[in-house]
Amino acid sequence: MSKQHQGHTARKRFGQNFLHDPYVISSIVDAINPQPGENMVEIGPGLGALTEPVCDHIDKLTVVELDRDLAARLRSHPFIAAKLNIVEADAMKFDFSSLVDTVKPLRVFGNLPYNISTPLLFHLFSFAQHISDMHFMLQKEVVKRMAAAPGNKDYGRLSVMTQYHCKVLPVLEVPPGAFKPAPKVDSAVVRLLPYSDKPVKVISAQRLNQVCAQAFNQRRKTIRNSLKTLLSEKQIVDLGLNPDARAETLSLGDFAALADLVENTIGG
Ligand SMILES: C[S@@+](CC[C@H](N)C(=O)[O-])C[C@H]1O[C@@H](n2cnc3c(N)ncnc32)[C@H](O)[C@@H]1O
Repeated sequence: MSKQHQGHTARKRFGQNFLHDPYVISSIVDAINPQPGENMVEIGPGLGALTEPVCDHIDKLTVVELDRDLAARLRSHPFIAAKLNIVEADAMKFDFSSLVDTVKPLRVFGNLPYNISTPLLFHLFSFAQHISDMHFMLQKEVVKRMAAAPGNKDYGRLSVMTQYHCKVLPVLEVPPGAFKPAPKVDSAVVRLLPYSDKPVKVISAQRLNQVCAQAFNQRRKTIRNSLKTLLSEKQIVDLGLNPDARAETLSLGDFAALADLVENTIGG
């Protein structure tokens, strides 16, 4: 399988799988629906498969690219260079709030490097209050996990934390052949709409994450066991939850109640 695309050798360590299917590309750009004047940022523009058609609609686009060769290519791009604010940086460490303009919230999109997608999503959630929407290409399995409901085998920490921050709308499925080189897995595009007024609130999102991590780390155990270092059986019963329940059966609201109880019991 060729790792060469447009004269660039794909780097596996940067999760490089370049989109080349015109139908898939235009479907994604339609889903993003860029409008003039919006404050848009693309993560991992690569060779510009999404960057170029998005720039047909807008005058200014921030792109965050870690690969210095690709950033250099974009700097000398014949058509769109003048529209780009090129940030050569690791998106996992980048402070997205630095791009916020008081009037216009951020719109974020990208065909994300799959090797870092989950930690990158968590990093982005920490800026959710500055973001109006996100469109990401991810492994189909990751999108299924983000959208999963309690009781589903895909339901886990990523489901609870994504759904705490955002409304999750799967947009389209994409086969491996749409990329060069083709990844080994199916892909999917998801639309994430961060809540300005969250339907389920917690005192501390970090505590919610900790409780989910601990409960799902031992997902076959009852919460009486998996959470015993945080809460007593009586505290779980007093919340109205069954201590014999397993993490995969609890709703976001249940996890929020557990997290707030831990926060109030042992504090920050
Ligand atoms: C799956 S490719 C997508 C490229 C292009 N957007 C496309 O659709 O063809 C992922 C892109 O993210 C870049 N990348 C990888 N890790 C990154 C990171 N930590 N921060 C920013 N960009 C990163 C890669 O160099 C690559 O350009």
